[in-house]
Amino acid sequence: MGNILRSRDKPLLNENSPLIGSEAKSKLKWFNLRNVLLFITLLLCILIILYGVFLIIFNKPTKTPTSRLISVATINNDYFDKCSPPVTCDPKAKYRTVNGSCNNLLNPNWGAALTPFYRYMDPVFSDGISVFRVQSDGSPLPNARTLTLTMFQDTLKICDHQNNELLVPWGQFITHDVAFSPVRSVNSSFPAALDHCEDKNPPIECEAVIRLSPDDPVYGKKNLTILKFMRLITAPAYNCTLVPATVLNTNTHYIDSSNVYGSDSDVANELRLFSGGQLLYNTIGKQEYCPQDPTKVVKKGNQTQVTIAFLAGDVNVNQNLGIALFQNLFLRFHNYLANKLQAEHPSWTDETIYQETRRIVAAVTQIITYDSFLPIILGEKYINEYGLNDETNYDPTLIASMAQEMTSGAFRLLHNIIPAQFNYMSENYTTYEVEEPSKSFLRPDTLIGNVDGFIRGLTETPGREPQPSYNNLISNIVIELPTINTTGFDLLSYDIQRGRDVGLPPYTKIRSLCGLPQAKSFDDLSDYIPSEKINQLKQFYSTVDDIDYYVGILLEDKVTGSMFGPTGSCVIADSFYRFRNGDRFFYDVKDQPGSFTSDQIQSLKKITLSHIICATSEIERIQKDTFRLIDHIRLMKLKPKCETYTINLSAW
Ligand code: HEM
Ligand SMILES: [Ca+2]
Repeated sequence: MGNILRSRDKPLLNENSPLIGSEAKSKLKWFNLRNVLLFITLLLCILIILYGVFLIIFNKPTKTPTSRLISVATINNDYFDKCSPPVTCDPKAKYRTVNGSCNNLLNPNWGAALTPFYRYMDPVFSDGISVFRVQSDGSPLPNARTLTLTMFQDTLKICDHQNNELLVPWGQFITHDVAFSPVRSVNSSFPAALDHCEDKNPPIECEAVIRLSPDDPVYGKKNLTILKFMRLITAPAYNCTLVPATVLNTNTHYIDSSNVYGSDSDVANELRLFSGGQLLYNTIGKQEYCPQDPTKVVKKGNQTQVTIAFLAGDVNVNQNLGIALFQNLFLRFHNYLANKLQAEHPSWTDETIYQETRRIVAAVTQIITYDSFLPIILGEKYINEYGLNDETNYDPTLIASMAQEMTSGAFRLLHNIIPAQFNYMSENYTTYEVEEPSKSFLRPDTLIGNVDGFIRGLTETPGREPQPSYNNLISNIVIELPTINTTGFDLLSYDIQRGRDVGLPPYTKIRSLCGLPQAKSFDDLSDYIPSEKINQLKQFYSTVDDIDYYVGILLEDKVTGSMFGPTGSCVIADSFYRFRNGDRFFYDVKDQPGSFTSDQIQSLKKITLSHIICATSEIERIQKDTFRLIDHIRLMKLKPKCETYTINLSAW
């Protein structure tokens, strides 16, 4: 009763009233505070409910990434406004076009082959058109080879104890799906002879060669004065005048297995058998391989001399043994699936089987990349922050194109895990042959008859720990073959020089874009770059804003769980965000003419790289986590038999 009276009386009192003692005053204060708190809580609840209703109605994603990149570029639109060919799309089409057009129905050329790379930032050229950037004090950028030799020496030689060598060919396989930027070959094909660049008045194509010092530890002994670096082909080669210099991607930008099928119709047709939905293949010793390039079959008298040179959807198929292996495995995988579909659907035409298989192959490639590969290279933080393993939320305003900062910068960081040797292993896991990648560059001959041995070698050998250096061979030799007249080159120097060729903005600009504090002095880089490296940078660059993007990201300490520092990770994560959410044909996009049924998606999600390896080779066992290093001696039980990896297409 008393309580009721008091509470009724309370509004008449205020805390200054002399009638109220100090205890009562503090009670009153508490009461007012409680009311305010109650009111705020109520308001918050209402806001949360309203937000929930808003999310349900507008189906917005619940995760908002914090460091998503934003493009500030303008030149890519120039291409689409001025040069892109007119296309008519069939919005009901179930399958992707060969060249990637008509994926985005509002902007049909987005992501198509022969369109420019996306830009997070405007390119930087000293003349605003194409001449290499210079430093703030007007001096040229430091020599790329000198940087390699001084700052990026292979000293650590540490093995990655968690992952095997398979990450390298898979990374390169994905790269060759989403990008190819050909160089301007002047006198011959790659590796071009640019010897005339050593003449007194060298022509324009020599502008970007990398000068060598006479005391270069490798090339000095060979009396070489230049590395034959060539600039990339730009838009005018395709009758499109664009300023500043703009590079076109000759492959489709989407993860659509264009490296298997081709990025233009002529190539795609050349690669088809036009029977049973199969791809053309070459049988050698009862095994299927990619078709042989006929120009590499030479007749000498009665004898036919064959240099193995495969044909595939991407022209770099023969570059090294790892990529050649994956191109062959995927050719076999296509034909394996096509056979299975034909057996289950005898009435299906060649075209239906081909297209349906092509659709499955692309979907499985995406699944392996997002479910198995990206978590290893990017780690949980970036996967979660960019929602890379969330369901796809197709956004037609998002351009899925490969970014210039990614292809000529961040994604090359994985060149630092290229191994110095490839091992071939027999059934009992003993190494029967060792191959240096540089000795088989452009010559995948030893793959023939050795596919199983090579797979065992790749799965059983520890990878190289990511670090600020490349293995000694890849940063000095890369290619060493007596049959090809070459003196080798340094991939790391090329990667630095390529960034300049395409006018990548300097490191600090992209670092800020990735959400790191603005670096006003060299010492501000100490959050991610070790002090001894900062001291070296001070000797090479006139200001902190002159540092090359590639030099900066290769030096950055790794973010926990990621193989890269923050300024590399964020460009890679954002690129894979756009490859997924900007692709109308991505495997789990719903309500599109090309969407899979949920039963089909369930079957697809079960297919791992181990399933593909088992379906396409004769190996006996393999681990479920294909990229993880599982030692056969202690952990054989973690390598189930291939019979257990079944592929079920009953949902088709
Ligand atoms: C044995 C393995 C590899 C070799 C020998 C190799 C070699 C090369 C070479 C010679 C280039 C052209 C360099 C230039 O002139 O600019 C290149 C480009 C490139 N590489 Fe690698 N690479 C390998 C593996 C990888 C891996 C594992 C990745 C990433 C996961 C990768 C990503 C890239 C990218 C993004 C480009 C630029 C593509 C373009 O725009 O055309 N590479 N690589
Ligand atoms: Ca592609």
